[in-house]
Amino acid sequence: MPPQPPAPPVFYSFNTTDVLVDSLANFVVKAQRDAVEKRGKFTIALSRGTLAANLRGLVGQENVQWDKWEVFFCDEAAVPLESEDSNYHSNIVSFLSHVPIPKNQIHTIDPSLIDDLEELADQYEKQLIDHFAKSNAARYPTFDLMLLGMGTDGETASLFPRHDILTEKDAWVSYIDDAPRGPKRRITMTLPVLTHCYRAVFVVTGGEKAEMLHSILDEPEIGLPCSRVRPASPGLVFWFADADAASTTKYPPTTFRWIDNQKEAEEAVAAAKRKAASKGDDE
Ligand SMILES: O=C(O)[C@H](O)[C@@H](O)[C@H](O)[C@H](O)COP(=O)(O)O
Repeated sequence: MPPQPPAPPVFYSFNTTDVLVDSLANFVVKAQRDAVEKRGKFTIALSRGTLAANLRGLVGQENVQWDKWEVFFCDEAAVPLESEDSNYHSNIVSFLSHVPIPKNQIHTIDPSLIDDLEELADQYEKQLIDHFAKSNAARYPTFDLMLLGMGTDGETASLFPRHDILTEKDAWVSYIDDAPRGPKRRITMTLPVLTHCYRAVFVVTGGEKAEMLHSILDEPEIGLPCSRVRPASPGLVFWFADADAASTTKYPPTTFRWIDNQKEAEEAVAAAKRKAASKGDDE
Protein backbone atom coordinates (compact mmCIF):
# COMPACT_ATOMS: atom_id res chain seq x y z
CA MET A 1 0.00 0.00 0.00
CA PRO A 2 1.39 3.48 -0.85
CA PRO A 3 2.13 5.60 2.26
CA GLN A 4 -0.90 7.59 3.46
CA PRO A 5 -0.57 11.39 3.41
CA PRO A 6 -0.40 12.88 6.93
CA ALA A 7 -3.67 13.50 8.75
CA PRO A 8 -4.91 17.12 8.80
CA PRO A 9 -4.29 19.10 12.00
CA VAL A 10 -7.19 18.88 14.47
CA PHE A 11 -7.80 22.29 16.01
CA TYR A 12 -9.46 22.74 19.41
CA SER A 13 -10.30 26.22 20.64
CA PHE A 14 -11.29 26.87 24.29
CA ASN A 15 -13.10 29.87 25.75
CA THR A 16 -10.71 30.21 28.68
CA THR A 17 -7.22 29.01 29.57
CA ASP A 18 -8.66 27.11 32.55
CA VAL A 19 -10.88 25.01 30.26
CA LEU A 20 -7.87 24.43 28.00
CA VAL A 21 -5.77 23.30 30.98
CA ASP A 22 -8.45 20.78 32.08
CA SER A 23 -8.99 19.48 28.55
CA LEU A 24 -5.26 19.13 27.97
CA ALA A 25 -4.88 17.11 31.18
CA ASN A 26 -7.80 14.93 30.10
CA PHE A 27 -6.18 14.40 26.67
CA VAL A 28 -2.76 13.52 28.11
CA VAL A 29 -4.31 10.97 30.49
CA LYS A 30 -6.23 9.38 27.60
CA ALA A 31 -3.08 9.30 25.45
CA GLN A 32 -1.33 7.58 28.34
CA ARG A 33 -4.05 4.96 28.69
CA ASP A 34 -4.02 4.29 24.97
CA ALA A 35 -0.21 3.93 24.90
CA VAL A 36 -0.07 1.68 27.99
CA GLU A 37 -2.81 -0.53 26.58
CA LYS A 38 -1.13 -0.85 23.20
CA ARG A 39 2.57 -0.70 24.07
CA GLY A 40 2.84 -1.21 27.84
CA LYS A 41 4.37 2.21 28.63
CA PHE A 42 3.99 5.90 27.85
CA THR A 43 6.83 7.88 26.25
CA ILE A 44 6.24 11.61 26.37
CA ALA A 45 8.42 14.58 25.36
CA LEU A 46 7.92 17.99 26.95
CA SER A 47 8.66 21.56 25.93
CA ARG A 48 9.29 24.67 27.99
CA GLY A 49 7.57 27.99 28.49
CA THR A 50 3.83 28.54 28.84
CA LEU A 51 3.21 24.92 27.81
CA ALA A 52 4.84 23.65 31.01
CA ALA A 53 2.58 25.90 33.09
CA ASN A 54 -0.47 24.71 31.15
CA LEU A 55 0.29 21.13 32.23
CA ARG A 56 -0.65 21.99 35.82
CA GLY A 57 -4.00 20.21 35.30
CA LEU A 58 -2.15 16.88 35.46
CA VAL A 59 -1.50 17.34 39.16
CA GLY A 60 -4.10 15.43 41.18
CA GLN A 61 -5.45 13.44 38.21
CA GLU A 62 -6.66 10.02 39.27
CA ASN A 63 -6.18 6.68 37.57
CA VAL A 64 -2.88 7.68 36.01
CA GLN A 65 -0.21 4.98 35.74
CA TRP A 66 2.67 7.28 36.61
CA ASP A 67 5.03 4.32 36.91
CA LYS A 68 4.60 3.70 33.15
CA TRP A 69 5.75 7.18 32.14
CA GLU A 70 9.10 7.73 30.42
CA VAL A 71 9.66 11.47 30.21
CA PHE A 72 12.03 13.16 27.74
CA PHE A 73 12.48 16.80 26.73
CA CYS A 74 11.91 18.05 23.17
CA ASP A 75 14.68 20.56 23.63
CA GLU A 76 16.89 21.75 26.43
CA ALA A 77 19.04 24.77 27.14
CA ALA A 78 22.71 24.05 27.88
CA VAL A 79 22.36 25.23 31.45
CA PRO A 80 22.38 23.53 34.86
CA LEU A 81 19.17 21.63 35.60
CA GLU A 82 18.22 24.02 38.40
CA SER A 83 18.43 27.08 36.12
CA GLU A 84 15.18 28.91 35.35
CA ASP A 85 16.08 28.54 31.65
CA SER A 86 15.99 24.76 31.89
CA ASN A 87 13.07 22.93 30.26
CA TYR A 88 13.42 20.24 32.93
CA HIS A 89 13.24 22.89 35.64
CA SER A 90 10.08 24.54 34.28
CA ASN A 91 8.31 21.19 34.05
CA ILE A 92 9.52 20.16 37.52
CA VAL A 93 7.99 23.33 38.91
CA SER A 94 4.70 23.03 37.00
CA PHE A 95 3.95 19.34 37.50
CA LEU A 96 6.73 16.76 37.53
CA SER A 97 7.62 17.36 41.18
CA HIS A 98 3.96 16.90 42.16
CA VAL A 99 3.42 13.47 40.60
CA PRO A 100 5.00 10.09 41.43
CA ILE A 101 6.93 9.36 38.23
CA PRO A 102 10.02 7.31 39.22
CA LYS A 103 13.07 9.63 39.00
CA ASN A 104 15.00 7.28 36.72
CA GLN A 105 12.16 7.56 34.19
CA ILE A 106 12.69 11.32 33.79
CA HIS A 107 15.47 11.56 31.21
CA THR A 108 17.45 14.79 31.54
CA ILE A 109 20.55 16.04 29.77
CA ASP A 110 23.85 15.22 31.47
CA PRO A 111 24.59 18.60 33.12
CA SER A 112 28.32 17.80 33.33
CA LEU A 113 28.47 18.20 29.52
CA ILE A 114 26.90 21.65 29.12
CA ASP A 115 30.18 23.24 27.98
CA ASP A 116 30.34 20.95 24.95
CA LEU A 117 27.15 21.20 22.90
CA GLU A 118 28.06 18.41 20.50
CA GLU A 119 28.75 16.00 23.36
CA LEU A 120 25.60 17.12 25.13
CA ALA A 121 23.44 16.42 22.05
CA ASP A 122 25.19 13.09 21.35
CA GLN A 123 24.71 11.92 24.91
CA TYR A 124 21.01 12.80 24.85
CA GLU A 125 20.60 11.03 21.52
CA LYS A 126 22.29 8.00 23.06
CA GLN A 127 19.70 8.03 25.84
CA LEU A 128 16.98 7.99 23.18
CA ILE A 129 18.68 5.16 21.31
CA ASP A 130 19.07 3.12 24.50
CA HIS A 131 15.43 3.62 25.26
CA PHE A 132 13.82 3.20 21.86
CA ALA A 133 16.11 0.53 20.44
CA LYS A 134 14.49 -1.85 22.93
CA SER A 135 11.03 -1.02 21.64
CA ASN A 136 9.82 0.66 18.51
CA ALA A 137 12.70 2.47 16.83
CA ALA A 138 13.32 1.74 13.21
CA ARG A 139 14.81 4.81 11.56
CA TYR A 140 13.54 7.30 14.14
CA PRO A 141 12.07 6.96 17.64
CA THR A 142 8.27 7.07 17.89
CA PHE A 143 7.04 8.99 20.92
CA ASP A 144 3.52 8.34 22.14
CA LEU A 145 3.05 12.04 22.77
CA MET A 146 5.09 15.15 22.00
CA LEU A 147 3.92 18.32 23.71
CA LEU A 148 5.04 21.42 21.87
CA GLY A 149 4.83 25.20 22.10
CA MET A 150 4.82 27.77 19.31
CA GLY A 151 7.03 30.87 19.30
CA THR A 152 5.70 34.13 17.83
CA ASP A 153 8.08 33.48 14.90
CA GLY A 154 6.63 30.00 14.22
CA GLU A 155 9.44 28.15 16.00
CA THR A 156 8.89 24.97 17.97
CA ALA A 157 11.22 22.99 20.26
CA SER A 158 14.48 24.83 19.31
CA LEU A 159 13.79 24.65 15.59
CA PHE A 160 13.89 28.27 14.49
CA PRO A 161 12.69 29.51 11.08
CA ARG A 162 15.32 29.51 8.32
CA HIS A 163 17.89 27.83 10.58
CA ASP A 164 20.14 25.13 9.06
CA ILE A 165 19.03 22.73 11.78
CA LEU A 166 15.72 22.33 9.92
CA THR A 167 17.48 20.35 7.20
CA GLU A 168 18.91 17.76 9.62
CA LYS A 169 17.86 14.29 8.49
CA ASP A 170 20.18 11.88 10.30
CA ALA A 171 20.58 13.03 13.89
CA TRP A 172 17.75 12.50 16.39
CA VAL A 173 19.15 15.26 18.57
CA SER A 174 21.13 18.24 17.33
CA TYR A 175 22.34 21.56 18.76
CA ILE A 176 22.40 25.27 18.10
CA ASP A 177 24.55 28.00 19.61
CA ASP A 178 22.78 30.98 18.07
CA ALA A 179 19.13 30.86 19.19
CA PRO A 180 17.66 34.27 18.32
CA ARG A 181 16.00 34.58 21.72
CA GLY A 182 16.08 32.93 25.11
CA PRO A 183 19.13 30.83 25.97
CA LYS A 184 21.44 30.87 22.93
CA ARG A 185 22.98 27.42 23.40
CA ARG A 186 20.53 24.53 23.23
CA ILE A 187 20.04 20.97 22.09
CA THR A 188 16.85 19.90 20.38
CA MET A 189 15.10 16.88 18.93
CA THR A 190 15.13 17.25 15.15
CA LEU A 191 12.23 17.62 12.73
CA PRO A 192 12.22 13.93 11.67
CA VAL A 193 11.74 12.94 15.32
CA LEU A 194 8.92 15.44 15.75
CA THR A 195 7.22 14.06 12.64
CA HIS A 196 7.44 10.40 13.66
CA CYS A 197 5.38 10.47 16.83
CA TYR A 198 1.98 8.90 17.38
CA ARG A 199 0.57 12.21 18.61
CA ALA A 200 1.95 15.76 18.54
CA VAL A 201 0.08 18.41 20.51
CA PHE A 202 0.73 22.14 20.24
CA VAL A 203 -0.51 24.34 23.07
CA VAL A 204 -0.87 28.04 22.33
CA THR A 205 -2.29 30.75 24.56
CA GLY A 206 -2.51 34.54 24.52
CA GLY A 207 -3.34 37.21 21.94
CA GLU A 208 0.32 37.74 20.98
CA LYS A 209 0.25 34.29 19.32
CA ALA A 210 -2.90 34.96 17.25
CA GLU A 211 -1.26 36.20 14.03
CA MET A 212 1.26 33.38 13.97
CA LEU A 213 -1.35 30.73 14.69
CA HIS A 214 -3.27 32.07 11.69
CA SER A 215 -0.15 31.73 9.49
CA ILE A 216 0.65 28.24 10.72
CA LEU A 217 -2.83 26.78 10.29
CA ASP A 218 -4.14 28.79 7.33
CA GLU A 219 -0.93 29.21 5.32
CA PRO A 220 1.08 26.03 5.95
CA GLU A 221 2.71 26.38 2.52
CA ILE A 222 4.94 29.12 3.99
CA GLY A 223 6.74 26.20 5.67
CA LEU A 224 7.39 27.63 9.14
CA PRO A 225 8.72 25.03 11.60
CA CYS A 226 5.39 24.48 13.41
CA SER A 227 3.55 23.85 10.10
CA ARG A 228 6.14 21.23 9.23
CA VAL A 229 5.23 19.05 12.20
CA ARG A 230 2.81 16.80 10.33
CA PRO A 231 3.40 13.32 11.76
CA ALA A 232 3.56 10.56 9.17
CA SER A 233 0.63 8.13 9.14
CA PRO A 234 -0.63 6.80 11.57
CA GLY A 235 0.49 9.89 13.56
CA LEU A 236 -1.86 12.74 14.43
CA VAL A 237 -1.36 16.43 15.21
CA PHE A 238 -3.58 18.50 17.48
CA TRP A 239 -3.66 22.22 18.31
CA PHE A 240 -5.03 23.45 21.63
CA ALA A 241 -5.59 27.23 21.67
CA ASP A 242 -7.37 29.61 24.01
CA ALA A 243 -9.81 32.16 22.60
CA ASP A 244 -7.20 34.93 22.44
CA ALA A 245 -4.72 32.86 20.47
CA ALA A 246 -7.52 31.52 18.24
CA SER A 247 -8.97 34.96 17.46
CA THR A 248 -7.45 35.39 13.98
CA THR A 249 -7.21 31.94 12.43
CA LYS A 250 -9.83 30.81 9.91
CA TYR A 251 -9.01 27.12 10.41
CA PRO A 252 -12.24 25.44 11.57
CA PRO A 253 -12.29 24.28 15.20
CA THR A 254 -13.39 20.76 16.11
CA THR A 255 -15.47 20.25 19.27
CA PHE A 256 -13.13 18.79 21.89
CA ARG A 257 -13.27 15.01 22.02
CA TRP A 258 -10.87 12.09 21.84
CA ILE A 259 -9.81 11.29 18.28
CA ASP A 260 -8.28 7.90 17.90
CA ASN A 261 -7.02 7.56 14.37
CA GLN A 262 -6.39 9.21 11.02
CA LYS A 263 -9.84 8.45 9.63
CA GLU A 264 -11.52 10.07 12.64
CA ALA A 265 -9.22 13.10 12.31
CA GLU A 266 -10.08 13.50 8.61
CA GLU A 267 -13.80 13.20 9.32
CA ALA A 268 -13.66 15.65 12.24
CA VAL A 269 -11.81 18.27 10.19
CA ALA A 270 -14.14 17.80 7.20
CA ALA A 271 -17.20 18.18 9.49
CA ALA A 272 -15.72 21.32 11.08
CA LYS A 273 -15.12 22.76 7.59
CA ARG A 274 -18.72 22.05 6.55
CA LYS A 275 -20.00 23.66 9.75
CA ALA A 276 -17.83 26.75 9.21
CA ALA A 277 -18.99 27.01 5.56
CA SER A 278 -22.68 26.75 6.49
CA LYS A 279 -22.22 29.46 9.16
CA GLY A 280 -20.62 31.65 6.48
CA ASP A 281 -23.69 31.09 4.22
CA ASP A 282 -26.04 32.15 7.03
CA GLU A 283 -24.21 35.43 7.57
O1 LIG B 1 12.75 26.06 24.96
C1 LIG B 1 11.89 26.70 24.40
O2 LIG B 1 11.94 27.92 24.28
C2 LIG B 1 10.70 25.94 23.92
O3 LIG B 1 10.76 24.60 23.88
C3 LIG B 1 10.00 26.63 22.77
O4 LIG B 1 9.76 25.88 21.64
C4 LIG B 1 8.70 27.16 23.33
O5 LIG B 1 7.83 26.08 23.59
C5 LIG B 1 8.04 28.16 22.41
O6 LIG B 1 8.94 29.19 22.12
C6 LIG B 1 6.81 28.76 23.02
O7 LIG B 1 7.15 29.35 24.23
P1 LIG B 1 6.04 30.10 25.09
O8 LIG B 1 4.89 29.19 25.16
O9 LIG B 1 6.69 30.36 26.41
O10 LIG B 1 5.73 31.36 24.34
